[in-house]
Amino acid sequence: MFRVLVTDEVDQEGLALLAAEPLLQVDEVPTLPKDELLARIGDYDAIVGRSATRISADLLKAGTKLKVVGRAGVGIDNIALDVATSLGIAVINAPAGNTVAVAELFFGATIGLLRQLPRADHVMNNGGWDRNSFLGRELKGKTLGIVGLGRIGSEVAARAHAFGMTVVAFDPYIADERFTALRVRRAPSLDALLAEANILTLHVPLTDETKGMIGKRELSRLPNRSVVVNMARGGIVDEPALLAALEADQLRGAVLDVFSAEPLVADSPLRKAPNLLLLPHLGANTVEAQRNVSRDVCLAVRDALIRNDLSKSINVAGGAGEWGDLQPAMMVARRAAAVARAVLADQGMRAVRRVALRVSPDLAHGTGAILAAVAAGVLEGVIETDRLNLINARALAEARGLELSVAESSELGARAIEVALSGGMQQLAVSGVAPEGSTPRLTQIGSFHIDVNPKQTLLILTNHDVPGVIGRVGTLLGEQSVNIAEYHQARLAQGGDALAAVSVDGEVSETTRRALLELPDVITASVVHFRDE
Ligand SMILES: NC(=O)C1=CN([C@@H]2O[C@H](COP(=O)(O)OP(=O)(O)OC[C@H]3O[C@@H](n4cnc5c(N)ncnc54)[C@H](O)[C@@H]3O)[C@@H](O)[C@H]2O)C=CC1
Ligand SMILES: O=C(O)C(=O)COP(=O)(O)O
Repeated sequence: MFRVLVTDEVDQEGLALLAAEPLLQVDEVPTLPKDELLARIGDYDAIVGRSATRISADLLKAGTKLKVVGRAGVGIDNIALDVATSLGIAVINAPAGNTVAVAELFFGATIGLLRQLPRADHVMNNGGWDRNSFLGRELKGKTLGIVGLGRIGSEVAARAHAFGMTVVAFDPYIADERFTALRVRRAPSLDALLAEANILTLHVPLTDETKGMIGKRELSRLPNRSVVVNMARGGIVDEPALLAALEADQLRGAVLDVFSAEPLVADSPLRKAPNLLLLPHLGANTVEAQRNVSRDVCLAVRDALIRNDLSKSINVAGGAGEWGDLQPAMMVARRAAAVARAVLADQGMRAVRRVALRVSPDLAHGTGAILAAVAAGVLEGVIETDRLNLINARALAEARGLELSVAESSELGARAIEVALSGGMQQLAVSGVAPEGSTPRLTQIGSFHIDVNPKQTLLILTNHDVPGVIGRVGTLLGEQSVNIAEYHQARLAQGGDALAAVSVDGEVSETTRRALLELPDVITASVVHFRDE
């Protein structure tokens, strides 16, 4: 049974999907004060919320059972993502469901500002009838400058064409082809965009790069009497600088839907600023958007908890495609890494420095997830953490100074992986395959070709290629009540060294391993217990 805490008014449709699962118990609470949340979080396996709840480092650390943080929306700037990753907690958002809601609000609010609709309504509510004070401006023929041509920026651009606007955008992370497809002119720099934007709108996440991106200097570069719209995040537009530009009548007006501190304090000077349309973070507040994001995040949280499907987790990088399809490759990669680490350790090389993963092109879509599995395989049984998982494995490995790399290689056969571990002068590569519809296998350890299904426990022996070794090993394991599932013997040349990969049921004790080493002609014996069974 997993317990899920839901806060911040998440739409009921998604919550009903969680509640319908017998394995999930859902508790819904209003947005809680920090102390109260801290006191309760320890009981929960997952928390689902929106922007109002700060998922701080303290909260994540207090959530000793936490496995998943769900965000019913896009922005994750309220979540301490690095801390979640290092603790192995999946962070899942709902990136696409509220795009249209924000794009539509942009036009609603901008036209509202340009035609002074809130003020006209206010006059009407007070019994007045004033047509002369409300001479507005049109969108047609104006230049719209979009910062951030992602999901929302693109939807804004598409609609802006219908209004007859010239659309220019600045987004250094988007390819030229996308600009062309959207019929948007690319601004080479933010300054170039600012120089011509009659209406400037921001659709970027809050990051170190975007914080304070529009300040006094940038506002002064806009054409005189432009409009600034921030529906992205508070702090991207510097609030005191915006206030000063409005008061100086340098800007025609501005729309703010987001603030550096939310809720906006009652006595904020922004509330009295001229020509400023203020909204209480309404971008995603439509019935449709809330239903979409709630469904999306709840399904992903459910699958993460119940099926260990982490494909929607922001902090499992690169797991695109079907998670189920990648699972066998991840399993074989993790076990190949565990085998390589154990064999190298028994050869006296414990300090692995480099981990190089190669995958066949048909697995290239899953390199991030497969690399995470490899990192987990290298670390399991070596580091003391009951929270080692696919989310934190890469970060934990890198924190120990391991260099991880991944490459696609067409030299490998279908659905094949190779994990090479090295340190000092030693290196060992272990390969495997995860064929569609049949059992994943390990196919090579160093130069030895094998063919074994790595299940429960794998025993890897090296021995002199002389008669009788297999019999002696079999007898010894039988005496110790260890049942052999598969025994694969490989050799490079007759009479040289040989390697045996023995898949056994249950555990092989250290006493048994030592007894194997005592047998004539056995050179090394490594035991790998797969911990992800
Ligand atoms: N007011 C509201 O209720 C809502 C606000 N948002 C905000 O809108 C933001 C954007 O949402 P989406 O379009 O869905 O995200 P997205 O990830 O699809 O698009 C963001 C774009 O910003 C670009 N970008 C990042 N750093 C940049 C920089 N320094 N300069 C120029 N471009 C940069 C990226 O390349 C990307 O194309 C979210 O991060 C969130 O903060 C989102 C939904 C609702
Ligand atoms: O999705 C986003 O990033 C938003 O800003 C929407 O926030 P909300 O869920 O309405 O608190």
